[in-house]
Amino acid sequence: AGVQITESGKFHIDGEGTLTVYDAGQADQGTYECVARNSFGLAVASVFLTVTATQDRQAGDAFVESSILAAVQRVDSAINSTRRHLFSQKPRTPSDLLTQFRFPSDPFTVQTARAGEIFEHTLQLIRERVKQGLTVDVEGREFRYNDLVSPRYLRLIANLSGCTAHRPPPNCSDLCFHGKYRAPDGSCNNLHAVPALSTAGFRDGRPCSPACTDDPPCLPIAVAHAHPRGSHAPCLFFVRSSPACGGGTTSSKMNSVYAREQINQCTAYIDASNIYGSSERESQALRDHSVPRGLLRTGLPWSPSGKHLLPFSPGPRSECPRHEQDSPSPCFLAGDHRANAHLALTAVHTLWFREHNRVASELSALNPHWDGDTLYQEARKIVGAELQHITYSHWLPKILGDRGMKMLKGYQGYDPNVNTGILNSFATAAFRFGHTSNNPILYRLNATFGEIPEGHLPLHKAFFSPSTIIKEGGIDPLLRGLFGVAAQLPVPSRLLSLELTEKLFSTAHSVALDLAATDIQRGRDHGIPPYVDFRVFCNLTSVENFEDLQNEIKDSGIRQKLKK
Ligand code: HEM
Repeated sequence: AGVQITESGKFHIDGEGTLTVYDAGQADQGTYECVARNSFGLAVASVFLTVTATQDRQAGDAFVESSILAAVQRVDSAINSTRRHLFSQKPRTPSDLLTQFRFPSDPFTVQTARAGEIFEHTLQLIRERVKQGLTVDVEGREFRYNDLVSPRYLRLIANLSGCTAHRPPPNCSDLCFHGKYRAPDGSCNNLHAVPALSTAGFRDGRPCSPACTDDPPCLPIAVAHAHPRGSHAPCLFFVRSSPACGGGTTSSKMNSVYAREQINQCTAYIDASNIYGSSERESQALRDHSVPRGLLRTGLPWSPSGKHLLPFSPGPRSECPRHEQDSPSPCFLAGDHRANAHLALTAVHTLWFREHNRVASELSALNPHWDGDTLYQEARKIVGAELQHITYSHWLPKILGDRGMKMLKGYQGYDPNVNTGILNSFATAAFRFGHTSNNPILYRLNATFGEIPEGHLPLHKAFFSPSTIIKEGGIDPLLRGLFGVAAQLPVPSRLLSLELTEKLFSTAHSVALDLAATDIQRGRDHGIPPYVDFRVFCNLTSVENFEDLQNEIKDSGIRQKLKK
C-alpha cells in the first residue's frame, strides 16, 4: 500500500515520465514504482532509492525529549478538558455548539488529528527553547525546522507523536467485492483528509473563549470596539483546524517545506457518505443487523404517517439541547455528524435514510434469495447513484447555468489516476458560497402549502433542535418549505442573512457566532490565497485596489466600506 506521488514542490514528473525528487532526505528513501496502464492492462517497473546523508547534530536536538513530553501532556490535557466540557454536560454556548458541530466521530480521525497537534506543538516548543541557536535560511526561503533539529530526532518526534502511524493498509484484494462496491471510506477506489480537538490553549489550558489570545489552537476573531458586539465581547470564538502530519512546521519530516494542510472527516466522493458514514465503523453502526434485510437502523415511527425518524445517537454526542432551560433531548444519528445542526438538514438526512430502506425493501421483494449484505450494498449503490444524478443533473445546472455546465464538460468515464481529494480552497472558500443562499426563515408548509399551526421558524431557532421535528409536525412540512419556497438570492448589500451573521448557534446568555467572519478566519487558518490571487489564476485582470473592482462591486458605497 504505497502513496501515490502527485506533482508538488517536492516531486516533479516530466512528460517523459522522469521523476525528480527535490530536497531529497532520509524520509525519501524507499521503493518507487512506475505504473503504465492502458485498456490492455498494466506494466510496473520499480527501483529502490537509497539516500546517504550525514547525521549532523543540530541545536534543537538537546530539547527534543523534554519538548515531546511537554507537548503530549499539554495537548492531551487540553483535549481531555474539552471532551469533558463538551460531552459530560449540556453544550451551553455557541462555541460549544460549533465545536460539537465539527468534532470528529471516528476515533481514527481523532488519533490522526492529535498526532498532528503534538508534532506541531513539539516543534514550536523546541524553537522557543533554542532561540539563541536559531539558523535563518540564508537563501531567504521560509524558516526550516531541519536547520534546528537533525533528521534522526525529527523522525523520533514524528514516531512518538503518532504522526507516522498510518491507517492500516486497506485490504482491496477481494476483487469480487471491490469490483462491484465501494469501500466505506473510498480507500479501495481512490484516495481519502478536523477541527482542533481542543477548545483550550495548549500553553496554559485556558479556554479559547473568553480568552482572546492567539494561543494555539485558539485563533480568536477580534471584534472592533465600535461594533455593537464589541461591548459584550472583545473577540469571537475560533479554533484552528488540526494540522495533517507532514505539512506546515511538521513538513520538516519530509526534509522540505510544504503548506500546512488539514484532515477531511468525510469521503471526498459524492457517494452518499452523508447517509452511510465515511468509515467502516460508522457504516456498521448505522446498519440494522437484527434482520438480514440490508436495512439501516430506524428510530421512532412518526405518527400519523408511521414512517420512521432517524435513530437516536447512542454516544457522547447524545444530547442536542439548544437552551439551558430545554429538557434533555437526544441527537439523531446519521452518516454525517452535522445532521443535527439545523432542522432542514435533519429533514433531508431523514429523507435519504428512508430512501435507502425503501430501495432495500423493494430489492428484497424482487430478489428473495439475496442475503442482507447484498441487499445493503445493492441498495447503497442505487441510492449513491440517485444522489449523484440529483447533484449533476438537477442541482448543478441551477447553480452553474448553461455556461458553467459547458465548462464542466460531460462525464468522460472513470479515471483511477485522478486524485479525488477535495481542494482546500474549494472546501474552505468556494463551496461555502452556499452560506449566501440560506433563507433566514425555515418555512413549514402543510399538505396544501399553507403555514402549519406551529408557524414558520426563524433559522436561529432551528439550530441543534431535533426534538422540534418530533414535537412539531415531522419532516414533511420542512421539506415542502425547502422546495416550495425559493432560496434566498444574495444581494451585494447582504450576502449572508442576519440569522447567520448575528445569531449563529445563539443560546440564552452568550454572544452568538458570525458565519461570515468564521468563513474568512477559516480561510486564514487554512492559508487560502486571497481573492486577488485567484483572479490571476483564473485569467481575470489583476487588481490593485477596490476601484479596480468597480465592474464586480458596482455599488460605490460597498467599495468604500470594504476599503475601511
Ligand atoms: C443554515 C444553513 C447552514 C449553516 C447554519 C451552516 C453552518 C456552517 C458552519 C458553522 C460551518 C463551519 C465553519 C467553520 O468553523 O469553519 C460550515 C462549513 C461549511 N459549510 Fe455550511 N452552513 C449552512 C449551509 C451550507 C450550504 C447550503 C453549503 C453549500 C452548498 C455549505 C457549505 C459549507 C462548506 C463547504 C463548509 C466547510 C466544510 C469543511 O470543509 O469543514 N453550508 N457551515
